[in-house]
Amino acid sequence: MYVKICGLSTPDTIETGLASGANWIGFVFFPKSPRHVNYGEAKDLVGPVRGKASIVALTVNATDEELKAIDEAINPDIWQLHGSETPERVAEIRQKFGRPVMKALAIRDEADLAPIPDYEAVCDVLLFDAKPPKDMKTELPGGNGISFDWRLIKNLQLKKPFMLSGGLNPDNVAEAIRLTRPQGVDVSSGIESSPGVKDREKIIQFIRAAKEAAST
Ligand SMILES: O=C(O)c1ccccc1NCC(=O)[C@H](O)[C@H](O)COP(=O)(O)O
Repeated sequence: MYVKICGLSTPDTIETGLASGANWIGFVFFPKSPRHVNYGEAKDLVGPVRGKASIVALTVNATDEELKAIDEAINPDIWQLHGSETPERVAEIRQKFGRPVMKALAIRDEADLAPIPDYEAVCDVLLFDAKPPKDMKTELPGGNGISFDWRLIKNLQLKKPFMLSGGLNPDNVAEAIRLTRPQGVDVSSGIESSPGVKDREKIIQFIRAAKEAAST
């Protein structure tokens, strides 16, 4: 079970994540997010992560210039594309930058599963996240702390590994793993005390709960 903790912006929370067994550490490059880090901040943060966990660069409909700047700043292990990138754009980024790509797909109901075949043909990992409800006011395509109905993906036959995300926390991650059997889980809000502020105790609890659930 891979555990990704996302939206880290301080050395101490990164240290806690690594010490607790986080496999992937995500940095958010999206100025509207409370978890956004600029290139210089990210560069200063990644040192301890390299070689201990995969460095994930999360972007939303980024241009080649933005991706190049991130690439030069932190040399990520994988891109997480969290916008409305088409399958063609996913393939292009993968080829141009020579790194694996995880594509986030927003799920609310059955119809949202339809694009999966087109994306799994071009990405390395799928990430299923919650599509915000129609009446929810948010400028964020992810990191909203809301879940989707996990039963929607329970019986999918996928060709690529997938990560489950959206509203996970230390209390519900075991049930989510039991139901969906993902290769990994991804969390942001559920390990925070307020938007953008990671909580070290919640990080420890989340990783422990996820790893325990995967081993039973
Ligand atoms: O976290 C953000 O602020 C964010 C902003 C824009 C696009 C994606 C974002 N986060 C994506 C993640 O990887 C989150 O871990 C995932 O959406 C789950 O978030 P949460 O429901 O808060 O655990």
